[in-house]
Amino acid sequence: MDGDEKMLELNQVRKEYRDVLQTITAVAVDHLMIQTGEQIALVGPSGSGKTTLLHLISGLLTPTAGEIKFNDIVLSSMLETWRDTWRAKAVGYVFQKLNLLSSLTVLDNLLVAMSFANVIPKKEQRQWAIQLLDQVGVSDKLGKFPHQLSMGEQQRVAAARAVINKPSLILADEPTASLDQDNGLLVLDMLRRFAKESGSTLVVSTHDRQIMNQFERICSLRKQSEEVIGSATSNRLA
Ligand SMILES: Nc1ncnc2c1ncn2[C@@H]1O[C@H](COP(=O)(O)OP(=O)(O)OP(=O)(O)O)[C@@H](O)[C@H]1O
Repeated sequence: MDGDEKMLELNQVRKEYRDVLQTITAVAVDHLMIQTGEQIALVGPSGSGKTTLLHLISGLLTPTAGEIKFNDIVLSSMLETWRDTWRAKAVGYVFQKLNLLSSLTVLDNLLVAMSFANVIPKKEQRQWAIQLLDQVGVSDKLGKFPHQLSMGEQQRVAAARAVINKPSLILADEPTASLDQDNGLLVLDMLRRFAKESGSTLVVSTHDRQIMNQFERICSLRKQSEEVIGSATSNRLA
């Protein structure tokens, strides 16, 4: 892997939410470049746009203005179906709300994620899923449904699912929020180790100072911080 290779580039990116009374600028990023294999903590107070920014980077949302390039391809120029396929293969996402499929068991949540992406050979899928679930300490829950798990266990399953297709970009939105300190560090360690071993890029949003201190690069959505990449503002129109 070439460590100096540019993976993500954001230029003049804004995301606005409009309703009749107001326009909320959820994200305003002048410029942000992330290299292949970098590990970054994305920090900022509640409402500063961390989730929105992760959604933009994953192509789940498109910017109101500006462009986001992944390996020099502008995400918003992709057809939506291509973007979905690209996301399934290239991006692993630990969502803030986890988004585990409630009607599927833990094991099936991971198997379904693999069947969408079609990256891991079929005969290896079950063993690979169990191996990852073991790494985050939930391999005894294979046949359980998400509602039968604690929030922390669900969060660990979501982390395993995020890396199951060996993505080149891992996004994690507060992946340790429901975990006690030991389990939080276990999940973070799994994500970081996986990213390092596979040369993947990792972007983790967090409020937790202990978590952010583990990253060499911290991108802050607060204006007063060292690396300002944006800020949330609310413009009342009426
Ligand atoms: N679908 C939406 N419609 C309107 N406003 C939205 C929507 N989603 C987010 N916002 C607003 O955009 C801003 C950024 O929200 P976002 O969830 O990205 O922040 P955050 O930093 O992730 O917050 P938290 O740390 O609380 O999760 C907030 O002001 C929020 O109210």
